[in-house]
Amino acid sequence: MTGPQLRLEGVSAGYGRTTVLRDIDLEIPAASVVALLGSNGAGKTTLLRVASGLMRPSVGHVLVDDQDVTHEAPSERRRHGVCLIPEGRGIFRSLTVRENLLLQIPPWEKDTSLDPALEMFPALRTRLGDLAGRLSGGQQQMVALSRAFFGSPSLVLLDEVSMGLAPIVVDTIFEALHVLAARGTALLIVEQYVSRALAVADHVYLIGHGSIIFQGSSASLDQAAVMRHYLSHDLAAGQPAAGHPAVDRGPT
Ligand SMILES: Nc1ncnc2c1ncn2[C@@H]1O[C@H](COP(=O)(O)OP(=O)(O)OP(=O)(O)O)[C@@H](O)[C@H]1O
Repeated sequence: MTGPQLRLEGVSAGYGRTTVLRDIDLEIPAASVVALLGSNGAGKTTLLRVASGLMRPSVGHVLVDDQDVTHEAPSERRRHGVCLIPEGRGIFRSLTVRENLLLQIPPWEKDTSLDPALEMFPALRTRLGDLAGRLSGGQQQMVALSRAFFGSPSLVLLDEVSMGLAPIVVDTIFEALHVLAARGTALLIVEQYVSRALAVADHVYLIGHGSIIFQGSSASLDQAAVMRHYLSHDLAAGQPAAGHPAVDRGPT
């Protein structure tokens, strides 16, 4: 049996003297979709930074496909199949769409065809010569997401990829996530649209004040209870709010 695609073991991390993540244990089984939910400032982006190699944990280990990659840079983790789609799109606005897409193809990839991205996002075909900064927000996000369609990553980390987009564009973005999931790509999704995230996810982790406070299968999760947790101080305190037995208690 294949081991988890990603495992965080006892991870703590922060900025300077400020600890943001505390003793995080998280696992993404191969070919599964995991949603990481939590209120603003809970530590979701920081967790994705640690998983992608942009930040080193102060304590704990990061394993990708059972290999310890804690001290590996993002480019080395990409070789292990880890692909980060960062918050804020991370594209080069002053380069053309074609140049952006070419830069997303990993250096070891022999095939430099743009087709894997253009088949998913045909709207980009007529914009290849345009500066990325001139695209609509939705098309810029398509350029950003294209990275996940080059080099066959085994794990894609997605930070708020639907942020600020019109609902029809959000549909296209989620369609792309469904395509990746159907191919067996493991996904870790940080997403403001809780119901959309739960619709694609197999498993959910809730993070509050830098700690995992609940985890469970998305099928067993009561969305209303999740929203109550978002809004409730119980989330911060790590105490389950009354009357939501459908939310599983985490293992910690
Ligand atoms: N570069 C940084 N330097 C210092 N503190 C930071 C930095 N980035 C984030 N923080 C702090 O770390 C904490 C967690 O931030 P993080 O961005 O990981 O949370 P988040 O759950 O992704 O929030 P949001 O949903 O608002 O993006 C916050 O208190 C934030 O202010």
